[in-house]
Amino acid sequence: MAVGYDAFDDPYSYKGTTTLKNKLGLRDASLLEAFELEMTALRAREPLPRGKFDAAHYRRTHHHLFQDVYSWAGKYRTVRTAKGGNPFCYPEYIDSEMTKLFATLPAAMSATDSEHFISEAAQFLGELNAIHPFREGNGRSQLAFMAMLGDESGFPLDFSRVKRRTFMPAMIASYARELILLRAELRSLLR
Ligand SMILES: Nc1ncnc2c1ncn2[C@@H]1O[C@H](COP(=O)(O)OP(=O)(O)OP(=O)(O)O)[C@@H](O)[C@H]1O
Repeated sequence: MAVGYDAFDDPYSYKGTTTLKNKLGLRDASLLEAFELEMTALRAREPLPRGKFDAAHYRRTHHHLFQDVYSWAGKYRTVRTAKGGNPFCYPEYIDSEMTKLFATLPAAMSATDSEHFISEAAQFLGELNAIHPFREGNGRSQLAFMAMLGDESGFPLDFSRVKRRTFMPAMIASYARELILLRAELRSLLR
């Protein structure tokens, strides 16, 4: 939220604004931000959707968190987006890139030591961020999903300890395939 998208020709926003069309019809960006925060925090406290740790499971996770706010919750975006000048996957390739990426997850889930898990998890999270499948809500979906992945793999991660000041630069570095910082961040969250 804090870092806005560079979106192009955006049908997701009310005409002439950068406020995303939303279920309440809020046109004020700060009101929408507050509503979004509140609802996603409430939904995050409920049990998250169970699944096979595939792309459909990830879409259900986003839907769960954002179902009260956006009609397109759980649906891949149809527009190009970027952050800080970093373009994310073009919409026409999102579906196939997600399927390819999630096919690599068994490597993380079968890790037998924490360092192997951290290495696979950082690689996966960096790629997932580079795809950035949703118009909004990628960061929150990433963390919710990674928490489930850690639990399922036997290496639980405590995302309540995330420090945005260091986590965000680690995510940005991962976009350039530099994973040292992100590995250190994830390692520091191991329970
Ligand atoms: N310049 C950048 N390059 C690559 N990734 C970035 C950049 N800036 C932010 N990100 C990542 O984008 C994700 C946030 O995406 P998005 O804004 O869709 O999610 P959100 O859930 O709405 O926001 P937040 O994660 O801030 O709560 C985070 O993982 C963040 O680290």
